[in-house]
Amino acid sequence: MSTLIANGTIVTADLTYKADVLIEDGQIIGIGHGLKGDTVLDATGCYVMPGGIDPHTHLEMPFMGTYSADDFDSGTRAALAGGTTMVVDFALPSPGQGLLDALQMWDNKSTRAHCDYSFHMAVTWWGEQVFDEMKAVTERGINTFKHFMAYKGALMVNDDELFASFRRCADLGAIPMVHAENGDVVAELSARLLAEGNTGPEAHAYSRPPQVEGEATNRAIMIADMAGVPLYVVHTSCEDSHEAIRRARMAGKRVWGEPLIQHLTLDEGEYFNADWDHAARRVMSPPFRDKRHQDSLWAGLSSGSLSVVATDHCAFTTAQKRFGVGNFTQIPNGTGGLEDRLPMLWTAGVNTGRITMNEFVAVTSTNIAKILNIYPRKGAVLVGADADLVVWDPAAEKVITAASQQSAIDYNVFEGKTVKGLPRFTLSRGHVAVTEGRMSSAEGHGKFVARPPKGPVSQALSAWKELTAPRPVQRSGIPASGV
Ligand SMILES: NC(=O)NCCC(=O)O
Ligand SMILES: [Zn+2]
Ligand SMILES: [Zn+2]
Repeated sequence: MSTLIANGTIVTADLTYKADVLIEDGQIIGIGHGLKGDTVLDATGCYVMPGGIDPHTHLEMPFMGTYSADDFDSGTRAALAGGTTMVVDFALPSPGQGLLDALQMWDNKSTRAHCDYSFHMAVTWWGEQVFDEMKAVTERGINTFKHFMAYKGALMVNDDELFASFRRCADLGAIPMVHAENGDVVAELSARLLAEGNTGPEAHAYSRPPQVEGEATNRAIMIADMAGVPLYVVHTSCEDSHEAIRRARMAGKRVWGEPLIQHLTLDEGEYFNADWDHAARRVMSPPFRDKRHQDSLWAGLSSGSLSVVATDHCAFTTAQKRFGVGNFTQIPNGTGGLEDRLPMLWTAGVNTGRITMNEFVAVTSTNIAKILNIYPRKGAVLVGADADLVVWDPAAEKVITAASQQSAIDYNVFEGKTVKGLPRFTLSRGHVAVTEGRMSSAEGHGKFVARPPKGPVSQALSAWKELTAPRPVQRSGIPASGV
């Protein structure tokens, strides 16, 4: 049974053109005119784009004494509803737990996925077992390892551990990722704020100023450079961190920055809302920033110094957020966004002229597929690629409400925002999962996507580092020792 997407305009990261797309057995088998299919999806007035890839989600993640509320069922439904056809979640070993053991836990959870998925592996402690198992993890198709420079006493790793793990990544052809905030400073600032009576959600923002992010980003970049490995900086929220990434890229270092849709469109004013619940629901790390930082992130997307837009979807209910009444450090950190990333970015980015449609595809899908070494199977509209596609109606509008969302939580941080630009159809490997907001996705349809190590950038950087590595000077005559 074949499916034809007819009468649309294909939009990829570098091209815009009118053509139909023919799909069979989950893959694109033809692009052109005059094609015939058993089922026809009408894309008149729409753009046919690679489905979104969200490189940063936390589904059913154990964190801060609870579990994030969206699992692989509700989370991947939310993804598809918003035009995202693949998520990359973080397998998170608890300190002392083996990587393969954690991977087994994430394998068990992800059987419910409605769309394709992959995992990053977190390095939350360091030892011989972690060193050894990183190889096995890579052989299982995971080529990215995440490090938390924050969450002191829980997930945080220190500089010696970072350096050791980054070097191991370099050997394996894997890419280290960092949550870049100076966890020691955050812990000190938090303790002082609490002692001074700053207990509300606004103190979360005070405890994590842009400097803690800028400092940690600079440090991670330099450590990666010394280890000879590329670096992916997650949730880049401010100019201080963006500036470090921009400067590194201009100096030839291989660094990617990932702003979130929340940081691009919501600002720190949210934390000063008189309603405690409103403010606490928006507590995440790093926190939302002011307009100057938002402008910097938008400029990074249009200039190319920032590479991808993610969500860091880590949703907690209001009841879970209330664990932190009286002590902001106990508010579970995280916000949702999976269903809203594409419509919000289109509305705030493409409709305003901040980014082009092609840049939209690049930062929501193609760049991510390239960095994660799954391009062009994912992130492309090409013959042979997986038919993970979104048929995007630029005229369709809605007001975002928690009442109509797929996410399991009881609010939405974008509540009340009008978005213009929505999926008419979302296809997951050829299966029509969404039609104008109506879900027809299937639990368990999603499959693990293996991502091989030694992608093009890793190969190029290791060749360069090898060529420029310290080596002894060959001398014809060596003088006798002066001793
Ligand atoms: N970002 C956040 O606040 N929660 C999720 C965990 C993380 O990415 O730091
Ligand atoms: Zn983080
Ligand atoms: Zn995260």
